[in-house]
Amino acid sequence: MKNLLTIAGSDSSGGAGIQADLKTFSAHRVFGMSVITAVTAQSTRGVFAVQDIDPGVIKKQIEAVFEDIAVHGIKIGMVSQIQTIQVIAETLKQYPYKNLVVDPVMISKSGFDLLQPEAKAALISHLLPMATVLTPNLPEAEEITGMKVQNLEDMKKAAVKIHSLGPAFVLIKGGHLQGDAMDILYDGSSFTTYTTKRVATKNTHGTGCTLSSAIAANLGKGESIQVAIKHAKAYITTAIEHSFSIGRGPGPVHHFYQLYHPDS
Ligand SMILES: Nc1ncnc2c1ncn2[C@@H]1O[C@H](COP(=O)(O)OP(=O)(O)O)[C@@H](O)[C@H]1O
Ligand SMILES: Cc1ncc(COP(=O)(O)O)c(N)n1
Repeated sequence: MKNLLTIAGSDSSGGAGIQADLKTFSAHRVFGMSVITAVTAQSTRGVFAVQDIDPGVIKKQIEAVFEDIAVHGIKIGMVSQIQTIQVIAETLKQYPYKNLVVDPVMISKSGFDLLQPEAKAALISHLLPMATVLTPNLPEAEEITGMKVQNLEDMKKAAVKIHSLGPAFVLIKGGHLQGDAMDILYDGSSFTTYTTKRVATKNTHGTGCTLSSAIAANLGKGESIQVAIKHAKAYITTAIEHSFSIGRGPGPVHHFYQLYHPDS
């Protein structure tokens, strides 16, 4: 069994954050574990409150897991504030962690700041250099680089710039583009493009969380970066195709491994 850890925020509506990550891990048949950084009161319609978890308790959660259990891959999502970022970076460095996927979550699709604006610099300086793969969406790539990122050319330029900040691989997600859903991977020398047809749906709550957890799960199972992302892209696309409406806002995606691995 491979053991995967998510370090992220809780979404009470179950579509994003820790809940999406654990569902994704289960669907990939890996054992999911969680370090909760913040609790959000959230629905498909918005985020109504955030309670940050005490940094000392975040540290204890990470230590409790690593002191006892082999961790084959990690996904980091919502990190909320400077102290949270600092304690995660410091504590992970106590261990020989590997396969670290960092999703630099900043603003929810509903427009709420999941990362306090003053914590952006800490995220860039502390967590980016630790990442095996960093997975910004277009607005996050703009925040990290300070440049406009609106088309394929911009995505390539931004990927090179972000790569220079330390992550081994950069995957810029094009979910916010028009037309095909195109993501671009940069490994420091060349680009790989992952393209699928855009699914016509408003139910994309938690797509970024799901993709990054699927990549971590696949890396934890020993897949190469390119293959891990190819399979994760297939997983998120199928999950979006089977997404559904619960509540009045953008609904969640559907987590079933069998949807794209019917024989397994
Ligand atoms: N409507 C869609 N149809 C197909 N794929 C999509 C759609 N929206 C997003 N994706 C894909 O879902 C993944 C998450 O992307 P994105 O929505 O940009 O991230 P985030 O949730 O961080 O904003 C990417 O692989 C992206 O290409
Ligand atoms: C706790 C938490 N973590 C991450 C997201 C981002 O997901 P999305 O970009 O789909 O709003 C979220 N809404 N809530």
